[in-house]
Amino acid sequence: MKDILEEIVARKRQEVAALKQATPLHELVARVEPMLDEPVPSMSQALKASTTGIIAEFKRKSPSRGWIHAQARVQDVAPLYEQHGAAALSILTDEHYFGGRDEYIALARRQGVKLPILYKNFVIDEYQLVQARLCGASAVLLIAACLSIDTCASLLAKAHDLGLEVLLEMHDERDLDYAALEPDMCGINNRNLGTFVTDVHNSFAMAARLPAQAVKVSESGIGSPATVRRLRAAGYDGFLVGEQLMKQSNPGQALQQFIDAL
Ligand SMILES: O=P(O)(O)OC[C@@H](O)[C@@H](O)c1c[nH]c2ccccc12
Repeated sequence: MKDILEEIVARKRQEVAALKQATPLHELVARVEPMLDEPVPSMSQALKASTTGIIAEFKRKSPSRGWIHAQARVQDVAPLYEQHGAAALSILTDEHYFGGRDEYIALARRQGVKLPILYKNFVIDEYQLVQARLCGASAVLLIAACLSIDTCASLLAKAHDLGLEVLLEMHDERDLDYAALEPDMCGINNRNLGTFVTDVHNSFAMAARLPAQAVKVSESGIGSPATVRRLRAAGYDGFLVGEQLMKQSNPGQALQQFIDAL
């Protein structure tokens, strides 16, 4: 079986090339420049300050699950996530595999959402960083498994130039070198993006291998408040929860129940 991450990244390269053809980078940069003085809410600080640490995700579908919640509207869900105690939001913007769009972040902002928002995509090119800033994101995900360490370092610096923070996603010990880049937040993905095998124990195994001072985020497969409590005890500051909320008919209300039980 072809590794799904490889397939996603190959397609992403084509998508970005087509976008650049339609609107060259310098045009996008000209659009973002007037915005660069506007303050961006800090996701790392929000996680440190939050009592819940929950990063509530808006994800309508995924390659591992297919459609999770096709009808969900970000205009409805994002304000409820904020109201019900999320520390930050994560919004999928990849369309083909995850049913997302950049516009979903813009729509959340238009509904008045003030929380930090993570631009959740497979970022391989600075073009996407500018897109992230333009739609109202506060932070971007960079995935160690799809970037060389040099490319990752360069994207991290460019994200900072745009006022964006970086959540650097690692999965296993082969990725740990990337933590030396000192991202704003270190994520441990419990899901192997090549095989989709998801196991929260991965976060427990990796916790002690991350730099002590790093803001630590556990990602994927978090299904219960009890798991969050155990992850917090293991040193995590943030907990990225998608499917568990999105598979409910009312994800915002599901978050409230989840947080009440923390
Ligand atoms: O739906 P879950 O199992 O709660 O997982 C959320 C989030 O961690 C997951 O969506 C994710 C983690 N890293 C990614 C990279 C790309 C796309 C999606 C992801």
